[in-house]
Amino acid sequence: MPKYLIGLLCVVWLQVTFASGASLLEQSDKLRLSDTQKALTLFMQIERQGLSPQEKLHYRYLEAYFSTFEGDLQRTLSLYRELLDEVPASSPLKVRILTSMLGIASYSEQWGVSVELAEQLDAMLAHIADTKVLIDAYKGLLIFYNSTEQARMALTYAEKILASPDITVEQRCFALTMQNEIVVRESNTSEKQFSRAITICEAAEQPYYVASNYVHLFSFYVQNGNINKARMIFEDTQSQVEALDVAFLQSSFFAAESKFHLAMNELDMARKTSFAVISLDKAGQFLPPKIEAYKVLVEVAKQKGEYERALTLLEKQNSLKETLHSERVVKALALQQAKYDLKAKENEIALLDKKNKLLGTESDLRRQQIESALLALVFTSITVIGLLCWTYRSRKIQHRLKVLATTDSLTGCANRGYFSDIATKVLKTASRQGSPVCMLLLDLDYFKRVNDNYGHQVGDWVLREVVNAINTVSDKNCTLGRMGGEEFGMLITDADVKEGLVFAEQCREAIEMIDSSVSGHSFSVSASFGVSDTRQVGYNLDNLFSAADLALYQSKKYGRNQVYEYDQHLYSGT
Ligand SMILES: Nc1nc2c(ncn2[C@@H]2O[C@H](COP(=O)(O)OP(=O)(O)OP(=O)(O)O)[C@@H](O)[C@H]2O)c(=O)[nH]1
Repeated sequence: MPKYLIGLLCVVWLQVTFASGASLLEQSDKLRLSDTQKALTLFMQIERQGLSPQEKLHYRYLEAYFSTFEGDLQRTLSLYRELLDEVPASSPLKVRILTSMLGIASYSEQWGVSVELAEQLDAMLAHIADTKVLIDAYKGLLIFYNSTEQARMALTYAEKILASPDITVEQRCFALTMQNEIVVRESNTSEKQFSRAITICEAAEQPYYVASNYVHLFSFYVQNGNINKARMIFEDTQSQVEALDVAFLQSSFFAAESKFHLAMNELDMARKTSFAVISLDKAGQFLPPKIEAYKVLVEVAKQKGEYERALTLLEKQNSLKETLHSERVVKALALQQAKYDLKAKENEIALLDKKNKLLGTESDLRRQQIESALLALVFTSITVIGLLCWTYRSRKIQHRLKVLATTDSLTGCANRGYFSDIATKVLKTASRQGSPVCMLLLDLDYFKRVNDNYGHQVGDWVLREVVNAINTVSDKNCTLGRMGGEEFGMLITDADVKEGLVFAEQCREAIEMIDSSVSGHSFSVSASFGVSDTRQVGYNLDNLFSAADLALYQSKKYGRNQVYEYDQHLYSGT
């Protein structure tokens, strides 16, 4: 293959590849109004996978736009609606989607939807910075107000477009054409306006709008009886309309043409074109031109002397006028209802917002209350726990202090002071009740030898073992106390000296049974006992103590390791 051919193929391939991306989107978008078929062909060549996320949204916008020509406007609207939810609020595409949706909703007479969309678009106007996007929004609102026959509002938006800076020739053409369409209806214009629109739309290469303005101008001339001027542009207008093959435009043109022929007394042509208007309106979409056509037919019949026919046609014309009138009333009512519904919806939303805010405030308040209650609970709990700890600790200290104050630390039995306190109380109670109390005193025998021979620690061990031995034989009526050194005292309630002697003997035997080998030494342990009771000396503690001490002295004196009772006769003389 020759080299130049390969190069040429590469260039073509590169162009196709390059054109299949974002640029195809742009070209298709630009051409969609002036050459829809070409725009669609370009759109079909786009590879969707290769597009960026932003371009994909643009692609979907064009996809929805081209779906308009398939005829299922509900589907087109739902495609736009899906896209609308995904496009960011700041994107210019949002306005374009709303504008397109508004056009479709207005065209298909969905007044509820179109009123809502128009409100949405209107609310966005103040926030649109991009002039091109702003003009798009104006266009959408202009179409809406024109299709709902709100001429004043529609004209306002047409003027806004025309007053915008950087307006393109296409946009100027559109705004002027719409303006002309409205003012022709309102019979309030001059031919200059149409000529200007035609010149601009020709420059903008917008054949539909050129033709549309030709039809408006032609109608204007006929309406104002300027037949010569109408004749001058007749052929041009006719060829423009024929080239486009748009039923709406044809209907408007034929209606004006029939009047034109009537004005020139060409009655058959007038009738023929009137029939053309009637046959174009199969679905009753073009009522105003159809009424005009019947008007011409009535006139033709009258001029031909066919009065009966003229009457029938007049009736038909009147019935069509009534239909148009009631259609307009229905439309106005539907619009009114749609506006009312929208306001009601907005009010409902505002009410819900207020309710939600109120609920939010209430729940905030409740949360704060719960938080405060929890805080108070935590604070109280900490205080209570602190108090409990403090009480427990102070009780423990008190108990420890009491133990220290009342107990002998070596043996664990009552110390002398505590023993005296208990003994005083016991004696007081017993004295009141007249019951006997017995006192025992015991002193270890030759205890010094234990200390001297085996050490002080062994001596301590012996003292603890003596207390253990006594505890094994004593009961709850007996209170044991260490009087000092190796001397112990015992107070027994509800017992006299006889019972005391028996108990002292049991204690003596228990002490004698102490096994010293546990200390690692071998020695014997014994104690001498002295016993007295309240029947002998009364309920005075000192007397009871002294009496027991005297008896103890007897035990020591007469051999140790034995029990002696107080003998009052023995001491009464001394
Ligand atoms: N290990 C020890 N010895 C103590 C304690 N209190 C006093 N002693 C000793 O007890 C001994 C008492 O000796 P003494 O008063 O001579 O009496 P004894 O040796 O038992 O002789 P008799 O009472 O006459 O049989 C002294 O050596 C004191 O040091 C103590 O808490 N521990």
